[in-house]
Order: sequence, then structure tokens, then C-alpha cells
Amino acid sequence: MIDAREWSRSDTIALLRVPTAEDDKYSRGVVALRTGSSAYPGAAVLGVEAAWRTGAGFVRFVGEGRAADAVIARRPETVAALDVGSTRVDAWVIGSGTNPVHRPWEEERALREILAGTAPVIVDAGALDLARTASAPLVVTPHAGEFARLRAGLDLDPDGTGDRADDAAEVAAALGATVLLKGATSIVAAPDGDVVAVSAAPGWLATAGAGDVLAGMLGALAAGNREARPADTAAAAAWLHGYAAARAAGATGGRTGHPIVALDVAESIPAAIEDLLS
Ligand SMILES: NC(=O)C1=CN([C@@H]2O[C@H](COP(=O)(O)OP(=O)(O)OC[C@H]3O[C@@H](n4cnc5c(N)ncnc54)[C@H](O)[C@@H]3O)[C@@H](O)[C@H]2O)[C@@H](O)CC1
Ligand SMILES: Nc1ncnc2c1ncn2[C@@H]1O[C@H](COP(=O)(O)OP(=O)(O)O)[C@@H](O)[C@H]1O
Repeated sequence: MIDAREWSRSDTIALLRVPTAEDDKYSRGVVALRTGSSAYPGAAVLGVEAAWRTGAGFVRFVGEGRAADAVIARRPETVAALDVGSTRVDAWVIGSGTNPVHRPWEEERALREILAGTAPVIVDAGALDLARTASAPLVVTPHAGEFARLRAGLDLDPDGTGDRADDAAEVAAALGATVLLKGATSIVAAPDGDVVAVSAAPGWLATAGAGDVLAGMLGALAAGNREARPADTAAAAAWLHGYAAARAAGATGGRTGHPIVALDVAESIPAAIEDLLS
């Protein structure tokens, strides 16, 4: 049984970067999201909002129709187009708000190209089935239901051993990728066998769209920390996500707090970062 180390507030602070006079919008990290669909346009909005709020210097959105319109209506700072061409991308986020059963072939081709690239890719929800085809550095972000499907796709027992750290480490080794297994305590397993546990979140965070916010945050942290280990970036994103949720819910300092929605978490990220940096 793997003994997962608990990820801490100070571990998270080490991954937060204050922009300097030498920075520009590109050096702060360019995130591109290919997320959302006409069925789930909100997931695209949540991820884009979270990426900006986590401190990305530039956020691109790839897509059209309802999702792109919703993204631009909420965040006009975002550059939306049908592809990124040869422009710089430091990290990708794919899959949130998509359903693999209804994936058009053009979408599949575009996702496979991203997964064959060199920029790190955060693979969520409806793109998880493509993770095993990737050569790019990956962080996969399944919840428990998606994790069981991911295991089945790798010819592993979907139920695993019941020990989440062991099971996540097995998937990380099989994929050669970092696994962020979400839950009340999230587990981050690196392909080298290192495993940490992240438990900063209040139960109020168990709300639809919270995972879409996490994916956008992780994209921004990965884009801004290109030298960091993907597992450290993933754990820092999960910790900050939980802390931003606790702050949004008023569940800090021993208080019980109150219900929140996923967008509240994204909106609370800047103040959460300020707390950590002060
Ligand atoms: N506003 C939006 O546009 C939203 C879009 N979303 C998108 O909706 C799509 C479907 O996501 P779902 O997660 O609902 O559906 P899934 O189809 O991935 O799985 C849901 C099924 O998995 C089971 N399950 C087991 N453990 C679970 C766990 N820990 N968390 C969640 N389900 C668990 C559930 O009982 C349920 O039957 C994804 O693309 C997702 O990104 C959701 O994020 C919700 C918000
Ligand atoms: N009981 C809980 N306590 C704290 N955080 C939770 C709890 N249950 C789920 N979470 C967190 O909430 C988020 C839910 O993400 P996910 O299941 O992907 O939702 P969605 O697909 O609707 O965005 C994850 O970050 C997970 O770690």
C-alpha cells in the first residue's frame, strides 16, 4: 500500500509566480482550451474563467457555436478561433463539457493532434478515452466514475483494489502520465511512482462544474510553470481549488460555510492567491 504524502499550503505557494517587470502576456503563460460543446457550453465558460483568474497571461479558446459565443460573452479578453494555427501554446485543456459518444471525426482528429504535440495537455471528462494514444506530457483529471472507465480502457480492473493511491499509481504507470483522481481528498500520482494527497476542499465543492473550473486552473498553472513537474502543478492546482472553494463558501477558520456554485470558486481564485502570497 502506497503512503501518500499530504500536499500543503506551502507546497502550493512554491508554484505561484508573481509577475515581474520582465514579464509580458506570453511569458506569464498561454493556455488554450478546446472544451465545451453545444450540449455543455457552460463547461467552456467555467474553464476559461478559471484559467484567467489563476493568472494566465493569454487564454485562447478553440471552438465555435454556442460554446464560443458563451465564452466571449462572459470573458471578451479570450481569443476564440477555430484553431490556434502556429501560435504559441504553453498548455492545453481538453475534454471538459464534451461527450466522446457524440464526438465528430474532425474533433477527434484535432484532439489527437493536440495529444501528439509537445505542450502539456490537461485531459478531462470526454477526452479521457484518448489519453492512451498521447505522446504529449499529460495530466488526466478523472472523477471516480471516469476513473473506472479509464481503468477499463487500459485493461485494468475498473474497481481497482479500493486503495485510491495504489489504483491511481497503477494508472499513472500504465499511461506514463500524471493522474489527478478527484474526490473529497484528491490523489495525484506521478508516473515515477510518487503519490500525494490533497485535502483542502470543503464538501460544498461537490457541485456540478467544479471539475471544469479545476481543469482551467491547472491549465493556467501548467502554462505559467513550464519547468515544474506536472505532478506538482496538478497538486498545487487541486489545493488552490479547494482553498478558493473554502473561501467562497465562507468555510475557513473553523466556520461551516454555505452553498456555492462552480463560478463562485473561479471568482474566488484571485483573493485566494493573494492570501497565499501575503
Ligand atoms: N455546466 C456544464 O456545462 C457542465 C458540464 N459538465 C460536463 O458534463 C459531462 C458529463 O459529466 P458527468 O460527470 O455528469 O457524467 P459522466 O457521464 O462522466 O458520469 C456520470 C456517471 O458516473 C457516476 N459517478 C460515479 N462516481 C462519480 C463521481 N465521483 N462524480 C461524478 N459521477 C460519478 C455517476 O453516478 C453517473 O452515473 C462532462 O463533459 C462534464 O465536463 C459537468 O461538468 C457539469 C457542468
Ligand atoms: N465531498 C467532496 N468534498 C470536497 N471536494 C469534493 C467532494 N466531492 C467532489 N469534490 C471535488 O469537486 C470537484 C468535482 O469535479 P467533477 O466531478 O469533475 O465535477 P464536474 O464534472 O461537474 O465539473 C473535484 O475537484 C472534486 O475533487
